[in-house]
Amino acid sequence: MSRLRIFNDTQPQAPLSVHTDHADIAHELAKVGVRFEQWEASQPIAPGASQDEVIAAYRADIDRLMAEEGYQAVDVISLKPDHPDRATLRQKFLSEHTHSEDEVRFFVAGAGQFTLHLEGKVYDILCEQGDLIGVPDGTRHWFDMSESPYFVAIRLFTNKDGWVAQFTGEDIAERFPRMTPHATA
Ligand SMILES: CSCCC(=O)/C(O)=C/O
Ligand SMILES: [Fe+2]
Ligand code: NI
Repeated sequence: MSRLRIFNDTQPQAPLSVHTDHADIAHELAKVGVRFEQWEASQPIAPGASQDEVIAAYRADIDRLMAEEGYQAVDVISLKPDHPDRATLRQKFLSEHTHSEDEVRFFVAGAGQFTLHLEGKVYDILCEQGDLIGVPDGTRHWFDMSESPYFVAIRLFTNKDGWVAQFTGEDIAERFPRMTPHATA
């Protein structure tokens, strides 16, 4: 089940509100310019599937997004709990950073947790299969896949070079809840 928790950015102990209805989540996130939509994860894909398999299965959706929104590059992160580099991969996204382009991710399987830091609040979003999230460029955020990652996400980039991040050097991510391993992992 997808979930949004909103915190004051100085009070990680207790959320101000918790939302599990997709329309509520989309509504709360739209207020701060974040896109959150449900797409049909039409092709059954298991975490651990190769990038080529995932892109082939979702070619039509990817082509449509690329044509409509001008994305220049696409890749796939596909991880299951026995991945030998899971700890390093988890660490890569775990500190607060920004991108100079929108962060657009479509979860075709499993789950992952995005946490956004904006306007004095922290928005912790558990994304699940079928969720598409679009985080505006320049938004401070981090991402957790838990110690036992289980997800497949398609990433779309306007930058031809793919994933480039600017780390803020802030330690806020250490104070907010990490993702707990997902029930389906
Ligand atoms: C779910 S995609 C992997 C994370 C990523 O690309 C990113 O930039 C996280 O902030
Ligand atoms: Fe990011
Ligand atoms: Ni769930």
